[in-house]
Amino acid sequence: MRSTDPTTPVISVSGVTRTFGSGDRTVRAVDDVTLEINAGEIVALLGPNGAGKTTLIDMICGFSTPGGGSIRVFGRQPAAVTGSGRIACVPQSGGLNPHLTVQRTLLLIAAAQKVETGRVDEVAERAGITGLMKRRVKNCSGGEQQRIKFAVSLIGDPDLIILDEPTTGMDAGARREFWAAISRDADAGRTIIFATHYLAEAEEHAERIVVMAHGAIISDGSVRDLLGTRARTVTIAAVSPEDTARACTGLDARVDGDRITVAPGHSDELARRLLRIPGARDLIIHQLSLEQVFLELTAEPTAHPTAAGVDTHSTH
Ligand SMILES: Nc1ncnc2c1ncn2[C@@H]1O[C@H](COP(=O)(O)OP(=O)(O)OP(=O)(O)O)[C@@H](O)[C@H]1O
Repeated sequence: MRSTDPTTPVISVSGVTRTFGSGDRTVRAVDDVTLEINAGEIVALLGPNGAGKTTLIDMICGFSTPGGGSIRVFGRQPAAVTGSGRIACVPQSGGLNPHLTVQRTLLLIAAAQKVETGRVDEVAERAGITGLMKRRVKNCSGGEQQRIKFAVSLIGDPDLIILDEPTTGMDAGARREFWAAISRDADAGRTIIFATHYLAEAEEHAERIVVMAHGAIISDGSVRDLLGTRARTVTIAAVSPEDTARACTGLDARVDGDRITVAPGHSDELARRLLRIPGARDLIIHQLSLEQVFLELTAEPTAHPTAAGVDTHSTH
């Protein structure tokens, strides 16, 4: 890895738009996206099918150019950085010659990037594909091909790794090994961005979650920020309706039988009040799962930024 100027964002996306087609068939795949990612961040990019994740990633990797706005990677045009080995892009599909052996694939990339051939064995081991080296790419399974792409991405010792749905097709063991390798990369200070449909992976491995829908960023923050934007439900046993109503006084809460739905930020105070009621027991505060929040958020028709806050990072 090269030393990185900590004052320059690793990625700076400003007002970027990308459309496909024309006339009635115009698709705004990416719609006025602004995003900054700093050195060492691990960012998950979430969004339903067609949200614009791959289109955005392709532009950051320099595979395509924005129709409007600007993108800088390490302060430079993406295409200028892509060939340098500083950035490794693992595309969602393609990117490998099916007729080559795995070893030949890695050796060719190493030669192209002027990296010593010894590194090939090192990255193969890190990606868990040492046993596949003599096999042709086309004879490797989908999950194995994902691992090969990951190995390819590591050859140039990149500062920034961008992975588009990296674990699709991997079995549980392969996923665990993959994330262990990524976490070692993160510990080494690399910046990592991955698009995924596996919310549990985002929750477990990303410090920051960027949610896209209809080409726009609708939420940007930590898992905690994201979950904190949604109402919670409180249940408690052995409390009369009158006591419940009294406990809710002045709070943004709605009572429905033994369930109280309470606005973000009000649940702790409600819990304190309920527990002061003599005989009250079994208080539970239910929080929506990341999956439930994601589904609610991306189902919202206007898809405007939430309190998890595009603003939290756009001011970096
Ligand atoms: N080359 C293209 N020509 C026309 N439309 C395109 C093209 N590439 C993408 N699109 C459209 O742009 C929108 C965004 O697609 P994109 O692949 O970026 O979404 P995504 O979030 O990566 O989806 P997925 O999760 O399904 O991979 C979709 O409506 C898609 O059909």
